[in-house]
Amino acid sequence: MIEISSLAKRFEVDNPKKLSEQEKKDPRLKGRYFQSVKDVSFSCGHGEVLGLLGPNGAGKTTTLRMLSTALKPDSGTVVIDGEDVLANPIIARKKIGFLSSSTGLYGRLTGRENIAYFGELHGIDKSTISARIEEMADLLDMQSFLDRRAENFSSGMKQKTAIARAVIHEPSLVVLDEPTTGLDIMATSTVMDFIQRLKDKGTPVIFSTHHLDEVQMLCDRVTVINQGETVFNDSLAAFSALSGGQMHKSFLQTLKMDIGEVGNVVNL
Ligand SMILES: Nc1ncnc2c1ncn2[C@@H]1O[C@H](COP(=O)(O)OP(=O)(O)OP(=O)(O)O)[C@@H](O)[C@H]1O
Repeated sequence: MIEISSLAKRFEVDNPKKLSEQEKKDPRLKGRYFQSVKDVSFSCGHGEVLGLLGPNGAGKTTTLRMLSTALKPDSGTVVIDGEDVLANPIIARKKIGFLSSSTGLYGRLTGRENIAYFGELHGIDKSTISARIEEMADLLDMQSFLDRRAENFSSGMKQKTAIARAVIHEPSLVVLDEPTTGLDIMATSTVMDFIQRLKDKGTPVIFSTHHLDEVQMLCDRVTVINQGETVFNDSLAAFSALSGGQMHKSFLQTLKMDIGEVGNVVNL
């Protein structure tokens, strides 16, 4: 169980000229600071999958980085199984498996070595690491490239390796930042099946996405962030019911947008 309350994070803007046109107009820009996350709250319980939605730049990655301890919030709380993540980041890190948007694999190591290295960092013994890698390689369809160097991996191979690496320590919470971005249909389906398996085992999973079909397929809960604030946080059924089952309309409704205003905010 993870509970996130009133998270906030602002960044100092080193060079305002480097901001995008959209960011320059964003009300979150206040003088020398950009308030990426203003007020985000949600929770995800045993065996639940939560889909984190929001337009580009809404604050999803910043939120996920905070709850996985990669980034320190300015305020707010993150509690996992009763443990305060901010007060005990080392204990929390053992409980969380985090896939960031950049896979950051070691190119000179093979897929297997990349995963095993993380297992060793977590203090897991070699035979357990080997057994877990075999299991995940089967589940994620990695056997054909597991022993090749990562430097020439395709996006899908990289992502699968990064996912296996993120869960090698069998975390009690899994956080995935856009796990299917850039993947083909087969790889996407494999990753979706993998998330379903985590859910079946009771592991809460939080993942950000722009793909509403993935949300419909897997999620129990939906949280929408817009301009750094939670604008929707409820069950998938409640989200779907916002507009009679049309997911993209529900999404736009949470953003208070019409279909005509839709730009690149969502893949329909
Ligand atoms: N280290 C940083 N310094 C300054 N601004 C930042 C930093 N990290 C994020 N931001 C800004 O905060 C805002 C939110 O970014 P974030 O990456 O969390 O959005 P997102 O919802 O994940 O977007 P996307 O869907 O495009 O991945 C953006 O305007 C981004 O440029």
